[in-house]
Amino acid sequence: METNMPSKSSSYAVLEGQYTLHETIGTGGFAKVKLGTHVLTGDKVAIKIMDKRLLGEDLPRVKLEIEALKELSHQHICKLYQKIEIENKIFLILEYCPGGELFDYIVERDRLEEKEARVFFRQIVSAVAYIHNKGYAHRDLKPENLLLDDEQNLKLIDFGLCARPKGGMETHLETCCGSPAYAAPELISGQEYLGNEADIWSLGVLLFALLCGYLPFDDDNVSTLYKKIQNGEYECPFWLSQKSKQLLHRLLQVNPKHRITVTELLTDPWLMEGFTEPVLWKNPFKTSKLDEECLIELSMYYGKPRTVIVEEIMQRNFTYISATYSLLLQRKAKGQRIRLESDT
Ligand SMILES: COc1cc(O)cc(Nc2ccc(C(=O)Nc3ccccc3)c(OCCC[NH3+])c2)c1
Repeated sequence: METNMPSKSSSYAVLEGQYTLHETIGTGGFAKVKLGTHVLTGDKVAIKIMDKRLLGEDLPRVKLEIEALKELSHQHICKLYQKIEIENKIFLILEYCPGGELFDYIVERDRLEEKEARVFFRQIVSAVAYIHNKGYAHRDLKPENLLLDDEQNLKLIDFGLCARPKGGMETHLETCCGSPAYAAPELISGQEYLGNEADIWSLGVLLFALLCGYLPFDDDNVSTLYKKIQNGEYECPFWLSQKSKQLLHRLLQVNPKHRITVTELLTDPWLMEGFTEPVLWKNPFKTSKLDEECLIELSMYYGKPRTVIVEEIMQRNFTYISATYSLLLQRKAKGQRIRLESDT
């Protein structure tokens, strides 16, 4: 029977020569995530594949996420290397996070000791402070959306629900979103709410999950769950320290105006215990200067003048050349060689 639907492989033809596709490592909604290998460097990447026909009215959200990811460059946010869009498909080439989900990491250990929970929580606060400073809110902060890389560092993923309201952070976001157990009271009661205040509540639920291994507000019946969240009542187990209980109390304030702000959070006593520095949220590696060695390597490989390579990277079109530059830069930071597989 004659069909005009291209076979799977042909719609992946666009990746030919750039990435080798491997097994699927995640599926959800209208997207699937496959492992990939970046051909020129041999480095692993994650490739999120979306079918535009299935996305329907969610397509604008995907565009929003891509615009957000183009602006976000931070050591604890999963990096977008390249975007490939063809007639019916969008491919996002993303940073490889082989350590799996923070969710599974906690479950495997029942719960985390304060010391370990603090290291992770400082990384999460660093990422959230960074995106808030950029005028974004994530709106779906939960352990499933925090992956570990190959050095046990956390990477925030899935900005599919993130919002950057037109009028900055002041405008209220009506759309109810995220996962109920992590959702702020004002969000589930349908009131107008501020994205960054709702993120702070979710950080409270996250911190509780790290330290306790279960959720502060939980119930099989959703409306009972909502009542518990709106009452803001939760039990602290005996093993929690006074300082951690104090921080949870400041994060899980039902009234968003009484909730701790992300700026206060950076120097919270529990977060500072054992540390001399407040949580740093700026990207320390962010330089306007491009790395000469990587630029020369690309210029030699493509036989294009250095200025043309610089132009392509600075245009922020997230092409194969800029993806290769990012991967070379990461290899250099890890002390790996930055030779490109020339076909000679
Ligand atoms: C900004 O980062 C994003 C945005 C987004 O919309 C989706 C994702 N999803 C990702 C990214 C990377 C991985 C990954 O590297 N996983 C992995 C690699 C090796 C072994 C095991 C897992 C990813 O995994 C999805 C399955 C995780 N349970 C999703 C990032």
